[in-house]
Amino acid sequence: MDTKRMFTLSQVARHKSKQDCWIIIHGRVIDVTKFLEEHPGGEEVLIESAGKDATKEFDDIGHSKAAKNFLFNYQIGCLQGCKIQDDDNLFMDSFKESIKAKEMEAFVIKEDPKPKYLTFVEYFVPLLAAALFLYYRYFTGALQL
Ligand code: HEM
Repeated sequence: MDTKRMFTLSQVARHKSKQDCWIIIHGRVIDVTKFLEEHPGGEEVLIESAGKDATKEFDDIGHSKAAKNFLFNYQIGCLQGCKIQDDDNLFMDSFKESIKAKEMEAFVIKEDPKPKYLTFVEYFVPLLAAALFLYYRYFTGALQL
């Protein structure tokens, strides 16, 4: 499939029937004719947008990432004069952002909510109390004998 082919709006507008249905999404010209019956959202919505730019409608639905990547299978070209984001993935920006966020997370020094001395007191005090108790019992027991 030649995704570098350029189409004008009026060229795309000619393909607006169920037998020949093109739509534009994010500057990409998509031939959805073979996808009409498969579309989980129904063929009507695609036919309604046939020959037109359906970017807003597509985005408004909140399509999954899988759906977004699926779109590339049907791309036949680009809209003339449109700047296409990245080469192969129009959702690369959000992907890059999530990677960046993860990288930043690694640099954030997470503060321990508990001060170190509290951890020490937590374990040391009960141990000391137990040792003192045993010591006391040992001596009082020894004195009673
Ligand atoms: C080639 C373009 C398109 C592809 C590949 C595509 C793909 C999909 C997929 C895979 C789903 C299932 C849900 C998900 O994974 O997000 C879906 C649902 C849906 N799509 Fe599309 N879609 C396209 C274009 C459109 C357009 C242009 C519209 C609206 C005009 C639309 C409206 C819907 C609706 C209403 C649903 C149902 C959402 C739901 O049930 O929650 N789709 N689409």
